[in-house]
Amino acid sequence: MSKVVITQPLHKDGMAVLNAANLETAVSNSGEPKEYLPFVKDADGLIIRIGHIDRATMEACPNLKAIGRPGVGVDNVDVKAATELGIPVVIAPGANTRSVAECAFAMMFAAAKDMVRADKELRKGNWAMRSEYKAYEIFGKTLGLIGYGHIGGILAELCKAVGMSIMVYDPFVKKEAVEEKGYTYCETIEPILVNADVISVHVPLTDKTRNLIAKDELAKMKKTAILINCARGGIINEQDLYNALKNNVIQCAALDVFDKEPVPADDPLLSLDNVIVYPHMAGQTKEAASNVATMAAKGVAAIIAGEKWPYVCNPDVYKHPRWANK
Ligand SMILES: NC(=O)c1ccc[n+]([C@@H]2O[C@H](COP(=O)([O-])OP(=O)(O)OC[C@H]3O[C@@H](n4cnc5c(N)ncnc54)[C@H](O)[C@@H]3O)[C@@H](O)[C@H]2O)c1
Ligand SMILES: O=C(O)[C@H](O)[C@H](O)COP(=O)(O)O
Repeated sequence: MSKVVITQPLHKDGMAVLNAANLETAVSNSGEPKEYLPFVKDADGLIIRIGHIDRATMEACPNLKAIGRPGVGVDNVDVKAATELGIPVVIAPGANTRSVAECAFAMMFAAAKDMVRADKELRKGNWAMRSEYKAYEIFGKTLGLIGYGHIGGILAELCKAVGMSIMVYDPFVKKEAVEEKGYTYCETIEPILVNADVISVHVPLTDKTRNLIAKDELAKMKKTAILINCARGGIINEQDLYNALKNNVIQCAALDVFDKEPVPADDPLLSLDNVIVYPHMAGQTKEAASNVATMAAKGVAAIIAGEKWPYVCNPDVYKHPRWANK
């Protein structure tokens, strides 16, 4: 019987797929290689949530045929090593798109209405502060999207529907595709930094996007800007963001993701009242949790059965000799 290890409990719909495929399952309850290695060293598949997998761990698992990500980001997987070893990395494109876009949309409104701060103050009995908050209308404002893929595309539609103008920076999409929607295509990030009222980041974390927004970029933003990150910690430099928020260089940030997760309780960002924080749960709706788990489980099961599953982030893997006769 083939075996699949899951680093943290997976939604029951994903488990049902693995069970229906007659796969033995085990949950390691840790995403740290040294802790999950005893579970995975004889396994055929690994479904990794929080945590990471490196080359050494893959090499220590001679039967490993598939790595599954119940999600989109693969910054926690050594994809190059997996490809060189002939291991497809299954992803779930589109499966949590709507949920993440809605989360960024909700964060934008919460920030624009200063809702979290007002909620906290009111609970302390502070009614009088109602005239001091920095609430503003979203209608007529400009959204700057950094990354115009699945999530960026849906967020643009939601924001257009409430009367916003949309600016897009994504060098990998065609200008015409952006302009035909009535959005402004930006060749560089600069016009977004300077002109957008709300900036929302939807790019993967890579060597090129790490620190994409740091001190200099923050300094160019409007004093009233709202900065949203539902993508990955590390894309916005956290120390520089802390300084910018502390000194009111921008108005507010809303963060679903952090450099270190779980975020330590003494993280300086948590001491600020102009940041809205969320525990990496933009994609944790009941719909998305089911979708991503089902997609990841289907892909891992298919690959273990010898099928070339299409939803992998490393399609070149199928050129590996392991796949020669399939
Ligand atoms: N918070 C969450 O729960 C959650 C859930 C899903 C995805 N995510 C993160 O959000 C990211 C985006 O998800 P998606 O589904 O929209 O992915 P996607 O692949 O559909 O879109 C990513 C877009 O980023 C663009 N891009 C890549 N590098 C860029 C760069 N240097 N500058 C500008 N644009 C660049 C790509 O061209 C692409 O259009 C994922 O990589 C993942 O890390 C987070
Ligand atoms: O990249 C994504 O799709 C999500 O951020 C990610 O997959 C969330 O993963 P979780 O830790 O909930 O498994």
